[in-house]
Amino acid sequence: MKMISRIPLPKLLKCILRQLLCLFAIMAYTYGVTHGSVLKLSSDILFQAECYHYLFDAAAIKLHHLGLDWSTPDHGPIQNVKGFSSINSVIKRVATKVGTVDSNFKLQPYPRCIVLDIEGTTTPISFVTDVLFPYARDNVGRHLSATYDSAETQDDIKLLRSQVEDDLKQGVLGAVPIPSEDAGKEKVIASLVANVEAMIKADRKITALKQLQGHIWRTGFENNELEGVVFDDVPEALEKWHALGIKVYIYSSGSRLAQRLIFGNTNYGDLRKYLSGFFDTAVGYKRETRSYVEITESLGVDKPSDMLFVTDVYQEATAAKAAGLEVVISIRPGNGPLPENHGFKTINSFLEI
Ligand SMILES: CSCCC(=O)C(=O)COP(=O)(O)O
Repeated sequence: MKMISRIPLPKLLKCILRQLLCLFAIMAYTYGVTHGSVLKLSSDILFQAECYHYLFDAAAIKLHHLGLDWSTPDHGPIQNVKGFSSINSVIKRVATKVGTVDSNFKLQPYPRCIVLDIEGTTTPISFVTDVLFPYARDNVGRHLSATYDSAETQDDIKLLRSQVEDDLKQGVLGAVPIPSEDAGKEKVIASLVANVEAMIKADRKITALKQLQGHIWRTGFENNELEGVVFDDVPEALEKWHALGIKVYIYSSGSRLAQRLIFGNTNYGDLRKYLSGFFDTAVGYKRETRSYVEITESLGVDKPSDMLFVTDVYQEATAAKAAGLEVVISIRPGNGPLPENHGFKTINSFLEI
């Protein structure tokens, strides 16, 4: 309202008229009105309008609620859409052209796709450190004993052994030797528990730990002992982006299994329908530029700058920026401090994107 009150009346009326025309154009496309003049009029309006985003968002979300979802149902690569080969392609082109209006009333286009970090971005850090990590720490021994002979747990143990061997060579604090199988299951488990506890305490983002944690948390979610937590603005933003045809991906140090468990069982229900994919440390560590190159190549984006990465961690932001991604830093209650003059745009809510 504050922003609207600063806009001169003629400009505001012109803007509202454009928004109404835009809404008409979207409805015309969605309901399949293909008459040439309507098509021409609609596309002209759609490509010239500068301030229609509020109605556009509302219309897209409304249509989505009505089951008229015009966003792409496929998971194909994110590309620059050229030409008017179909109504859907026109709409997709329009969707990726519109954006939000910033405080100077300038149009900021929406990104073509968005990659989200979890801890400190979609989800409070306290949920990870005060709920998930203690659950893993308290249940690691029980989990290993109960599942010791399964192929999954044997694979987890193999990864942990290899990680601990490296840690011992490098003198990592808390690493203790894991005896061979001959020493017996109990001794092996006791040393694994000691290593895992030290890894959790140090908040290490290593695949060996994250894979095991995902398997332990799965039991917690299955038994309703755990429920995923997201900030209040997250479901609304995900729904909006989905309705606009913007694909959203998760990139977290937590395993893909853990990511699916959290977003499949949140305080707002199952949010996975808004997510097009999950990336974990299998593509590389989050502070390494190569990981973001890997993600853009996996998704087949034309330009890395078509992708927006949202994180709370400065080192992740700089790594993604070096790969050419657009980056914003998420400021959430409980997040750590950022370096002064970090130079990144910051947001307090996804609704600012
Ligand atoms: C899959 S969520 C579990 C959180 C987790 O284990 C973690 O280390 C958080 O890492 P992020 O990269 O999301 O900050």
